[in-house]
Amino acid sequence: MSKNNIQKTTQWLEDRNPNQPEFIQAVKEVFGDIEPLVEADQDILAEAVLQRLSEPDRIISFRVTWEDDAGQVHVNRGYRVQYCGALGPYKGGIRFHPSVNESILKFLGFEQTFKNALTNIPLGGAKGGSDFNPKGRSDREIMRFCQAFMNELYRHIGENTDIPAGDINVGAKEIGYLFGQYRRLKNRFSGALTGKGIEFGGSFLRPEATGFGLIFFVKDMLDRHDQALEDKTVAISGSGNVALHAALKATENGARVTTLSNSEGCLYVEQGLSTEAIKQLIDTTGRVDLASVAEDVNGQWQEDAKPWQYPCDIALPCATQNELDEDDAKALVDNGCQFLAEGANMPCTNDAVATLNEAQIPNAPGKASNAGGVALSGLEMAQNACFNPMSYSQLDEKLRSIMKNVHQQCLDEHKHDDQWINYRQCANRAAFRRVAAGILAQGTG
Ligand SMILES: NC(=O)C1=CN([C@@H]2O[C@H](COP(=O)(O)OP(=O)(O)OC[C@H]3O[C@@H](n4cnc5c(N)ncnc54)[C@H](O)[C@@H]3O)[C@@H](O)[C@H]2O)C=CC1
Ligand SMILES: O=C(O)CCC(=O)C(=O)O
Repeated sequence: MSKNNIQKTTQWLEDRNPNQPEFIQAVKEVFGDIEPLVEADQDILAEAVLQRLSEPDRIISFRVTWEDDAGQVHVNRGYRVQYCGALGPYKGGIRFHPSVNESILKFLGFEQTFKNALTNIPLGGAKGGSDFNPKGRSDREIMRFCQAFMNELYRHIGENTDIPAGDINVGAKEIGYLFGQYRRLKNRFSGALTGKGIEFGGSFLRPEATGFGLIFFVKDMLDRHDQALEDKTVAISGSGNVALHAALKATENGARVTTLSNSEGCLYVEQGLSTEAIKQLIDTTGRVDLASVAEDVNGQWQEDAKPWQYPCDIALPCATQNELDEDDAKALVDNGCQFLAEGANMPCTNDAVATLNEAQIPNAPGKASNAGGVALSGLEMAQNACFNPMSYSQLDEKLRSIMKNVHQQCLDEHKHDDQWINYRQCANRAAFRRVAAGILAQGTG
């Protein structure tokens, strides 16, 4: 009965969202996993919870007009998708990338809603961004773009309404520019953004939190299989905030991180990157140029290559959506990979996930394994709200405990005796229980 209804709702979703493949992919994955929960609770269908979760609360779309260094005027499109506010104020990052469109931001907002539910912090889900490409732009141009973007966004956010943070191409520098403009326009100082500089309401550990949290989660996955991170070979994609902090924490735990990458190719370091080399990459201002550091780190730069072709025990995709496809998953299986955890949001295609599942490789979805970033953002909000900063070690302890709890929620959903655990299905079910309960308790309207 419910299978039929899920199929009908999926068809309804596809009909309503033509040309939104990423959004449909994200929603279908969850729908595919929650059938027994829908079966067990009549209200979910009667109260149209699946349909309500398939339509964002609100999509704000706006023009961003800004001037480059030569005085030329440019127009970009800005968005904020306030996806679901049932569990708390809207919360999620901002992405600047030419690929940004409604489908991508809706999938990210949907994923964020489920991820935030798993943190147990009262947060709704949102995502925003622009098709602006910061590549090759000067600092002043980026500042003017951020200010122009905030000239519209400021109306829609606030510390109790919607609290944006960073995502791809939006780091501490961009958050500083966005926050400065927000403060000027509102004439008040409040924690309406997270990822701020430590001098103006930011939190210790926020820059590290997503990558570090990912490794805490991986350690728990390994622990459940009576294994440890020490001496494991780890392949990581990307070379941004998440990838580099995951690489650092993995290396500090005795693992050998052999790859980093970008959209042009892959850096392979057979003996593993040293912590010093990773720290230097983290300290690099601007974009990390992997090709030019290959020689310094005794590695090889391989144009057009991906990390997944190299042997590894653990794969951590930390770059972008759908970066790891079926062939990549097959290569990982053939090369002896034993675990995968997503640092990026939805980096594995559905076919890649099917391949990993078939090979019974535990694979953790980003909504569980990368939840450390938004969790630390939640802690930044808490510190802002009570004007009482926490120390690095207090936050580190809290982050570890939140990630442990996210992992435990997955284990709690694993209802049979098999050793192999379907982390994706378990995370989807645990998050859905919470989001659906919030929606149902608050009635219609
Ligand atoms: N920053 C955060 O706190 C969080 C980020 N994420 C997700 O993690 C992923 C990475 O985000 P950040 O590290 O923050 O961004 P970032 O802007 O710091 O780094 C992105 C990296 O991905 C690389 N990249 C982009 N497209 C690629 C491709 N097609 N192939 C290989 N590499 C590619 C870029 O070269 C860059 O190194 C995204 O999926 C983001 O949504 C998830 C949770 C929190
Ligand atoms: O810290 C946040 O609010 C958002 C982080 C984020 O964008 C994500 O978890 O994908």
